[in-house]
Amino acid sequence: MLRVAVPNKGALSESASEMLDEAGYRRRPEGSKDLSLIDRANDVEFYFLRPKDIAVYVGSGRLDLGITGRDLAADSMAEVDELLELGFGRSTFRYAGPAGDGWSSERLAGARIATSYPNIVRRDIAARGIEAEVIRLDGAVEISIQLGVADCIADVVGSGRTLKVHDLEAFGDVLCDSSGVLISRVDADVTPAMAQMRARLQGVVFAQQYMMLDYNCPRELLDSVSKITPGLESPTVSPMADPAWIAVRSMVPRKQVNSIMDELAAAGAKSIIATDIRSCRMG
Ligand SMILES: Nc1ncnc2c1ncn2[C@@H]1O[C@H](COP(=O)(O)OP(=O)(O)OP(=O)(O)O)[C@@H](O)[C@H]1O
Ligand SMILES: O=P(O)(O)OC[C@H]1O[C@H](OP(=O)(O)OP(=O)(O)O)[C@H](O)[C@@H]1O
Ligand SMILES: [Mg+2]
Repeated sequence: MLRVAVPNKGALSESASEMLDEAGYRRRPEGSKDLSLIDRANDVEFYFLRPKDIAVYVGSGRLDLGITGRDLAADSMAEVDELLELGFGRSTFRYAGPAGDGWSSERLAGARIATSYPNIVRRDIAARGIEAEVIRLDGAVEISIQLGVADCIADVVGSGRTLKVHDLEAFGDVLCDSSGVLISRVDADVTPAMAQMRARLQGVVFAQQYMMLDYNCPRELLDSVSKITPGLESPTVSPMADPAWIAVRSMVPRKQVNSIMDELAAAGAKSIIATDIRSCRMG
């Protein structure tokens, strides 16, 4: 049976469970505190673990796959490989100091740096060839400067709202560009069961990035509308009862769907309909 770790709380847990549900796996009932769940139909056992611990279990080989954050996996120092980027839980991991204090990476030498990700910070400091004191905190790191235990922080930045609220500003290079990821033990043989879960999740990730567009247009516009919606290989073109018209179907990147619809309408397309894709297998 495939053994898979899923975040049991925190920023990744809801999205990870939703994505697995969308990929056809059994979901833990709402409010359940069970730490494991067997999905007999798919021959998978899920373990609901703290997101920080997931790379440790997977890296030790006790569990086959896990969903965690790239930054958490990096900080755990566990021996894991990323099989797939899942697209949720996007964040950057950055240094930040009091706004207007003129912080820069050069000032890190000798500073007290508060963080929940001490290994990422230690590695960065070592790479810079400087020494600094790393203060390990469990969370709410943004308040630590105000409370006098640190000079600056290194923390997860999502929208940037938490930094702003605490009158902090990010400085220096991004230490980690993070996202939810599917991980396995480093150099693990990808078994057919692991490959199937990766393919199903890949299908959902891909489906979330694209939409399906359907529209009608006069046949003589085919060349020009095909340039606007080239699709992955080529748009699907179907005849209509009126021989002067065709129906066109094509996948388009979700982020561009509105501008593409504007362009199609301006080119003379009619009845343009955008629909969600739930899952797919590409290639
Ligand atoms: N505001 C956010 N926006 C985007 N991603 C985030 C955000 N906060 C955390 N993450 C990501 O979620 C992952 C784990 O953070 P999370 O907050 O779930 O764990 P935690 O801090 O250990 O748990 P908790 O906050 O419940 O103690 C990391 O990969 C992190 O980059
Ligand atoms: O840039 P933002 O969108 O404001 O998000 C960033 C904040 O979100 C996370 O905190 P979380 O809520 O997990 O609390 P924690 O610090 O106690 O982990 C993270 O640690 C930052 O503090
Ligand atoms: Mg957190």
